[in-house]
Amino acid sequence: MMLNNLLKSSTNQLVKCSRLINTTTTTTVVSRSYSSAITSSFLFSNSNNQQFSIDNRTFIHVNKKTNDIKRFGPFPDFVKIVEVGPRDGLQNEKQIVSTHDKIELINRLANTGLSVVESTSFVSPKWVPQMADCKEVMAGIIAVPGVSYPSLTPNLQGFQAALKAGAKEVSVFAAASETFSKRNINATIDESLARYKDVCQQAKDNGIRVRGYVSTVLGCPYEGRISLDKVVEVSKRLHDYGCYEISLGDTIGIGTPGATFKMLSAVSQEIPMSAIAVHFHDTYGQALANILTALQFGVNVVDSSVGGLGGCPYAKGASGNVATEDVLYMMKDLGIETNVDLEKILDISCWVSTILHKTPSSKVSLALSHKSEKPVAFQSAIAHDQNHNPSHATSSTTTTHTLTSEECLSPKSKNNNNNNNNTTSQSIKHCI
Ligand SMILES: CC(C)(COP(=O)([O-])OP(=O)([O-])OC[C@H]1O[C@@H](n2cnc3c(N)ncnc32)[C@H](O)[C@@H]1OP(=O)([O-])[O-])[C@@H](O)C(=O)NCCC(=O)NCCSC(=O)C[C@@](C)(O)CC(=O)[O-]
Repeated sequence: MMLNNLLKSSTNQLVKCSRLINTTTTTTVVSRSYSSAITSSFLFSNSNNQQFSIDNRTFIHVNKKTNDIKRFGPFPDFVKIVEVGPRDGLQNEKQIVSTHDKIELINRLANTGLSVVESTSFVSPKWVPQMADCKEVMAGIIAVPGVSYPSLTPNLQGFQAALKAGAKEVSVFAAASETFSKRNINATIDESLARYKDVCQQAKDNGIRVRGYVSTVLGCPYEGRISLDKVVEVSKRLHDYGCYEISLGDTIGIGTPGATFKMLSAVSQEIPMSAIAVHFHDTYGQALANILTALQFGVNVVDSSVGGLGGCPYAKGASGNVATEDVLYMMKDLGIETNVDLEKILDISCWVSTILHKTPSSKVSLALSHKSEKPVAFQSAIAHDQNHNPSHATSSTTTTHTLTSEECLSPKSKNNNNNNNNTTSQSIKHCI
């Protein structure tokens, strides 16, 4: 595309763009900072090419010889991160995590700038034993103003229980695959939608917000490819029932950017972009690429899980959700504001990995832990624990050896004790 043609376009971005072309004559080096503020623009040029970004929404490259232009973006200014670690992240853990640690995880996440921390599920404990303490978890949350703590409700029974537990927001979860729907919630798609219609009605009557999930939008562990028509139909019905947001789930992490683009093209015909969220698992390592595609498509709500925890008990082979820290790292570089503190998320990722005796699947966590000389995450976990449980202070201060975060993250440092009753300090003791 020629520059002149592009500049004839009437978008604001290109008006700004032409101003920059006129004023940029010398080399200016790109400056990418990791501050949380959005910089208004940054420029880069060299003797052959001129590259510039007019703001943090669109990157543009102009080849001065040919006038060819390459665009990257636009990206949203702000993306809402929906943290699903305490629910989607933990639901697949075989070893029961203590209620104390679940509450600790939620409360820590709610103090990172996140506005949504999905906290638990009011589902049958026979189906998902890890979520059996949903009422206790809800009761233990220290609510941070401005933070929403939705929980999953598969039917009216779950909704009523969530309401009683003080929920202000719930999520219903349908699927685009019949087989997955039967395996996950023991209902056909139509049966589940009928239940969700009732849940949405009761939620409306009680002033409760409802978020809707559609699982298997890019593939099913039992049926393989899923018709986009079905994805659109289920999404639209949930939206029509009153779900304020529809989270499109690549439950088994099989999707690619091409498939993501096609799926969003179809769904956005029927649902406003502002009501679409994406939910990627990272089984095939495509999650970040898929998110990048979704952002360019106009999506500005992304689900993720601290440490990349996660998986669905009824989607065999599916790996964890995309890691919150990996998403934040990418967004910061694109100048996208999230309001979420990456450092705090990294600390929590490290802490929860210790609790679960796991190495985080987050590439960013791993990369930064290898660089770190001091186990910052673990020290802050200790400080937090001492503040909240003074009785733990003595044991924490009688430290004879401090492991690095690398050592803490290494499988060798696993604590093999059954820690059903563990507390934060017990979980980190083997690291100090
Ligand atoms: C939906 C049911 C309950 C149907 O299960 P069912 O067996 O058909 O239920 P039922 O209505 O026949 O009742 C059987 C028993 O369950 C109880 N029951 C009934 N409802 C509830 C409830 N709400 N809470 C607690 N207990 C409940 C009910 O009281 C009864 O108890 P009993 O008399 O035998 O003692 C079950 O299939 C279930 O709980 N499924 C949940 C599965 C689940 O949580 N899967 C993971 C979440 S979905 C997901 O991961 C995808 C997502 C959202 O992350 C996005 C993505 O990645 O794609």
